[in-house]
Amino acid sequence: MTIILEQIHSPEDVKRLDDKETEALCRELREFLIENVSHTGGHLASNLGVVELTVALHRVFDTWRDRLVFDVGHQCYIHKILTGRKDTFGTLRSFQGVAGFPKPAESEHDAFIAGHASTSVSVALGMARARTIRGEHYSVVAVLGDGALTGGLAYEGLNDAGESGEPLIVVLNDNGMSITENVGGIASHLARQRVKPQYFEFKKTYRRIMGVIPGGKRIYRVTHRVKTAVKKALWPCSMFEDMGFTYLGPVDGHDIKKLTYLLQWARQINTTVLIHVRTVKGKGYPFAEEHPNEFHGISRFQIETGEPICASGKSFSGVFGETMLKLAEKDPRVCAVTAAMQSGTGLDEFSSRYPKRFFDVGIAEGHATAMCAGMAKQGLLPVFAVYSSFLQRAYDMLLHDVAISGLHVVFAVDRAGLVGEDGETHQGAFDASFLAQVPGMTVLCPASYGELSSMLEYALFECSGPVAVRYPRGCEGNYRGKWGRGTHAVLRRGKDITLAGYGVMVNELTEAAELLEAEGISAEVLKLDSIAPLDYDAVLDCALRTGRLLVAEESIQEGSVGMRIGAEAAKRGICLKNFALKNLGNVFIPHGSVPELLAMCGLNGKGIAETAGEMCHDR
Ligand SMILES: Cc1ncc(C[n+]2csc(CCOP(=O)(O)OP(=O)(O)O)c2C)c(N)n1
Ligand SMILES: CC(=O)[C@@H](O)[C@H](O)COP(=O)(O)O
Ligand SMILES: [Mg+2]
Repeated sequence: MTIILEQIHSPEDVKRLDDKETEALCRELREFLIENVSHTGGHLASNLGVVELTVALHRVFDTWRDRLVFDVGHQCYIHKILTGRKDTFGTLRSFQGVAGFPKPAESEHDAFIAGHASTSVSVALGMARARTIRGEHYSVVAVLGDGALTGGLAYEGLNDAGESGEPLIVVLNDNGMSITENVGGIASHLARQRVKPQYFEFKKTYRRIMGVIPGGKRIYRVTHRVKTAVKKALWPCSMFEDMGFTYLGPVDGHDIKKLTYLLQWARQINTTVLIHVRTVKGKGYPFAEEHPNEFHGISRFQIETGEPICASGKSFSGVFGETMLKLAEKDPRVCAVTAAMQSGTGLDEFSSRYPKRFFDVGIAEGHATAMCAGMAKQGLLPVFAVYSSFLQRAYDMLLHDVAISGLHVVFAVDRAGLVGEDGETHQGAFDASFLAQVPGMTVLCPASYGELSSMLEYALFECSGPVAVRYPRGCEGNYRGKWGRGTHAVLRRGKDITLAGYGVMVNELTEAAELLEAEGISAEVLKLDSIAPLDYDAVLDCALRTGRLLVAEESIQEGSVGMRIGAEAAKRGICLKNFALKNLGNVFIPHGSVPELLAMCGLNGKGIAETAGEMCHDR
């Protein structure tokens, strides 16, 4: 029964509720969330944890005007439900449905796009500065998790914000969890933050008095420093205070009254405030509370049992994890590194079997890459397992710390190509371009599980310098071949056109070739195993044999393999009868299932066959 929620059409309706009704709303929101996400899949545990926090934020702030900046953004579901997207929430993460992350194009209440961690404080500070310079009046609030606080970028923002004097509120949602348990010294620091109750009471009274007496707010600002000094002497201090923030907390993030009170106060005092909120990830759904990792990002599940509706089978990530176990057994120098993505990258078993050779460094891809450089320099064999889109964070370290020195670091680039429902921020659309540009880099593209295993072994033991082995989210397709150790393989002979691609795209190419055959067109399928270095001789030989070349790839167009082949052909003065690039274009690809997105881009078997058919009309 969602009696109160049914009456909520905008945040104004939330503001009208008294404390009791608001608590009831929170219960109903949890019910609504669990019901919906059980059908759509999504980031359940994080959202269950921020129900009261989000409701309190909407009690205090007006998000059409005030700017509420979510970090990562995976915890924005309650915000979406309260800001006019309740009735379409059943389309969450589906093609053309409600996005799983904040999206200003979707609603004026979404202040900023997010998807990658640790950006919120910087973005919020930028907004606060814009507001001040333009003489405008609104609040700016950043909501970031303790996991996001392991990312270096968060500190760059905090360091600047703390000293800035800009009125800005940072809400730190501390649940002790990243996707898996949070790591590092900061997590320990947060756990130690226990303000003595007497101090909390003293602070409350002090604030109340200052709010009542004439000129109290001004006096508050003047005496704040004295009070802080006294407090420092008497009570343990958080690093945030040292950085210049007014620190409030820790406060129970499920106590809606206390939260509302603190947020109201933080809004009034017009300074740089950090509110430390403690929450329980998965709150209110026992399965999620017990297994926050499994319910962080979940596919469709049964509410009564918490079991996924479709059991997840074998995947490229799983095969990567299994192969790593074998390789680590073979050579004690092999180490696995993750930036807070232990489970997603398939390293759970490795972490328990080889705890001394497993490193979860937090959401710190730049650090992970530079650390791998150090490990490699001193004789280890580090493998950094990282999602393609998160590796974007570490590009400079890849160039500066790994590549210039030619260090042998292996990048297991998971989620390469389209990932689907997470949308623009998560599509692995860029790595094929940006990795190939790195001097001395080898980039291998397995198209099957078997190829992933052998390419990984080859990358570790037979390559030198930086090597990336890139593979997609999910499972292999019909192609189950083994890697012949070459740079390429012709999967199917043909005489009218060459269809070239790499990774699981070869499945679409093969399907296209079959469709073309039915039309009387003979298509050759060329699988590229290495896209850096790229065997131009082999590709152009094939293309010259058929006279026509179509290159299909789940990659941004600029810097794509197709463009590189085109440039090489031009350089060599090779003129083909017809040449086409099929890729993601130079745009950001939204959320939706991978098959839907492939179809949208003309990159499925049917789309490729259509283009190829047109190319062959003159034959
Ligand atoms: C740069 C980057 N690396 C990795 C991720 C994957 N990721 C998404 S959420 C998350 C954990 C975030 O933890 P926290 O901020 O504490 O939020 P919680 O889920 O606990 O609410 C991670 C590692 C990401 N979004 N961005
Ligand atoms: C926001 C977030 O949590 C991301 O890490 C993403 O949702 C990962 O999804 P998969 O691991 O299912 O690809
Ligand atoms: Mg957390």
